[in-house]
Amino acid sequence: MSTTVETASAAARTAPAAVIVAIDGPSGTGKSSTSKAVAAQLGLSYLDTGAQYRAITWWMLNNGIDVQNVAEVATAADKPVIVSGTDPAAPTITVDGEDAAGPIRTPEVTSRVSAVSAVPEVRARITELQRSIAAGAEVGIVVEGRDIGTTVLPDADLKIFLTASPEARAARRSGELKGSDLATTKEALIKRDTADSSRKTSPLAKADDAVEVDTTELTLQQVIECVVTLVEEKRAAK
Ligand SMILES: Nc1ncnc2c1ncn2[C@@H]1O[C@H](COP(=O)(O)OP(=O)(O)O)[C@@H](O)[C@H]1O
Ligand SMILES: Nc1ccn([C@@H]2O[C@H](COP(=O)(O)OP(=O)(O)O)[C@@H](O)[C@H]2O)c(=O)n1
Repeated sequence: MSTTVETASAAARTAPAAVIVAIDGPSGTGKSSTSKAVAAQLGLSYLDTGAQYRAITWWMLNNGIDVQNVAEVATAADKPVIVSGTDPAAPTITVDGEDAAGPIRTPEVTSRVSAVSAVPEVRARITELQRSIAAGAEVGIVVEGRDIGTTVLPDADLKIFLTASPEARAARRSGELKGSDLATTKEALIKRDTADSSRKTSPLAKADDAVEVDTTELTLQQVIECVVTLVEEKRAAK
């Protein structure tokens, strides 16, 4: 018995403490690409919180919920079972056991997700899920979203807030959506950012202690290197 206790405390002395990294910012700033690469490089878990809000929105649309009706959305908020896989090399998301990775990226879900994510009951439920996933990450986790540094994980070891000009963000998004018009993409992106930044409950915002990185003139590789360096500094100081 005493051997087990001694072994456990020796392990606690040598094992590095889990590192928690929060990466927030508007659409197209590079959160997902950066977070996945940083997590993979440093052996951390990865959580895409936008995918969870998209998943709950997809479930509402599939189940006849009027997503403009706040009361209806609030009542249904705890019904779908959402499970996120946190391997940065192959992140997954299921809703009631069904793979939702493809359907949550449709234009319909993209245009409805801000309305659903603004409902406090939805945020409370998804925030609780995010905190329990982060608490279970043994080595550490990179969590990306809009309110991670301000609300979900205010005690994160490192907070990054990514920005980029609307033009750069629209060009990046347009590159992903085949056949999409740049002006329309930019308009839709600004509309979603405005809705996300102006909602009452945990809006998109930079935490006071976040490091802001403007990615407009940076390559993705430069952003990844910058964040990896910042995480390594935090780890060394722990
Ligand atoms: N610094 C960058 N320079 C050029 N393209 C980038 C950069 N960062 C990300 N991208 C590209 O822009 C698109 C959107 O990036 P993504 O990581 O999905 O952004 P977000 O998660 O913030 O919406 C992707 O195609 C990605 O490869
Ligand atoms: N922490 C988060 C993450 C996303 N969201 C919502 O989910 C939507 C989709 O997030 P996303 O990260 O998939 O968006 P993009 O990758 O398309 O920029 C956002 O527009 C927000 O409405 C949120 O409210 N809080």
